[in-house]
Amino acid sequence: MKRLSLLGATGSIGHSVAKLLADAPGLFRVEAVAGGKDAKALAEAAQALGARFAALADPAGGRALADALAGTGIESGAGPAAVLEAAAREADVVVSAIVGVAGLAPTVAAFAPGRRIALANKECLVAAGTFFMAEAARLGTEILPVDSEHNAIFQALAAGPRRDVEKVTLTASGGPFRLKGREEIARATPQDALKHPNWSMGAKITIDSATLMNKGLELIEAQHLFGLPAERFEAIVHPESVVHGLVSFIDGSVVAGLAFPDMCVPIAHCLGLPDRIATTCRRLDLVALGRLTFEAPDADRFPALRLARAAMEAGGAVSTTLNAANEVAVAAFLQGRIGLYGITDAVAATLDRINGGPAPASVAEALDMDAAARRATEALLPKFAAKAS
Ligand SMILES: NC(=O)C1=CN([C@@H]2O[C@H](COP(=O)(O)OP(=O)(O)OC[C@H]3O[C@@H](n4cnc5c(N)ncnc54)[C@H](OP(=O)(O)O)[C@@H]3O)[C@@H](O)[C@H]2O)C=CC1
Ligand SMILES: CC(=O)[C@@H](O)[C@H](O)COP(=O)(O)O
Ligand SMILES: [Mn+2]
Repeated sequence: MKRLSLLGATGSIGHSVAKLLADAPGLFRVEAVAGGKDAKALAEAAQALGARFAALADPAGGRALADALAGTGIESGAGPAAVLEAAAREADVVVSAIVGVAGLAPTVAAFAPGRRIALANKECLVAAGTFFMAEAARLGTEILPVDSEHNAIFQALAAGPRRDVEKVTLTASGGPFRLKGREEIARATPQDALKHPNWSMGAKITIDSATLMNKGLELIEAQHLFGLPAERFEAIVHPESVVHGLVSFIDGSVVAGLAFPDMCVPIAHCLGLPDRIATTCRRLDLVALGRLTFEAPDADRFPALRLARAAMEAGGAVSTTLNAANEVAVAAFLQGRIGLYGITDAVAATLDRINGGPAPASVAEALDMDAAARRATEALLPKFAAKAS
């Protein structure tokens, strides 16, 4: 039985992992779980999964967590050091599903020789991808992509040598505003933007999908994961979210990864490799679906894609700044402080203000740069407040 730790156990990916583990009894024993603030939900997850250790990032929730786990035999801890401890405990596989750059230090703390990281958290690659991938390689840690597009591409890449890859294509659903005009998008409320057409996910990534920043972050994520030049990656809109990623080879062959849009599928692939786990994940029925459609993304209505592409091409620390600014701006949008276009406006203004410089060479450097960018974005937000609807 393999030992598994789950960082971000109370979130959307955390729930999908729990569902999969229930589907595949006897394959994994859960060592540690970690969460952010919700002590009650974390205690429930720890008990449901039979974890040995539960760690909450928020020190204020430590007592509530310990009380909820009293008598269960599950150890608990609170504060950032407890989350790092959960990440570093003996395990064969660690699922990285904390949202945002908050996942960077715990994920790197989980690196160990022979260990597998099933990586859902994309922000750690956007903020510090060069260091992250080099450090994983140095320590002999395997990084497997959980993100649906990257998982499909990872599987498609096995069809030919990396040097013969002409193009890697990520698909985007287009989000809830795919068919809306600029004025309507500008007036969108958090409630409107949280209605993803195909996926049920946490709030941050759902807003990123609405601005298409998610696809921009994913282009950068893909470049770090697959190590190909920036110009070989493209994003296209595919409203059905059935074809997740495609790899085009120099002989004209295109290998695509398809699945019903449910994170159960890529999670099962990452946890099962080199075998396949038999799951009850919903199956794809192409005849029932009837047709698959594709279109070019509209960079005028969705400027985030252009910003992220420019950050990817610039390299260095630009994407560290982009990620931090986006996290601050998404939170401000969810609080009603700025409008949807305020997110990309605030990111662009932050990128104008902060020089790129070299890519962070450690977690500490990445978090310092992240903090500086956050301060800059916060200071700029009032400029965009008037645009909130
Ligand atoms: N949801 C999806 O389908 C997909 C998600 N991803 C990526 O996976 C990651 C997780 O997404 P998702 O599950 O949707 O997000 P959620 O918001 O649903 O869950 C986030 C999780 O992170 C925890 N958390 C937040 N801050 C901290 C912290 N400082 N320390 C420890 N834990 C923390 C939360 O705990 P608490 O509940 O206490 O706040 C929660 O368990 C993101 O990076 C996202 O981009 C990628 C592809 C698909
Ligand atoms: C499930 C997953 O991988 C998400 O990243 C998803 O792709 C988001 O949908 P969008 O394609 O709308 O960004
Ligand atoms: Mn994705």
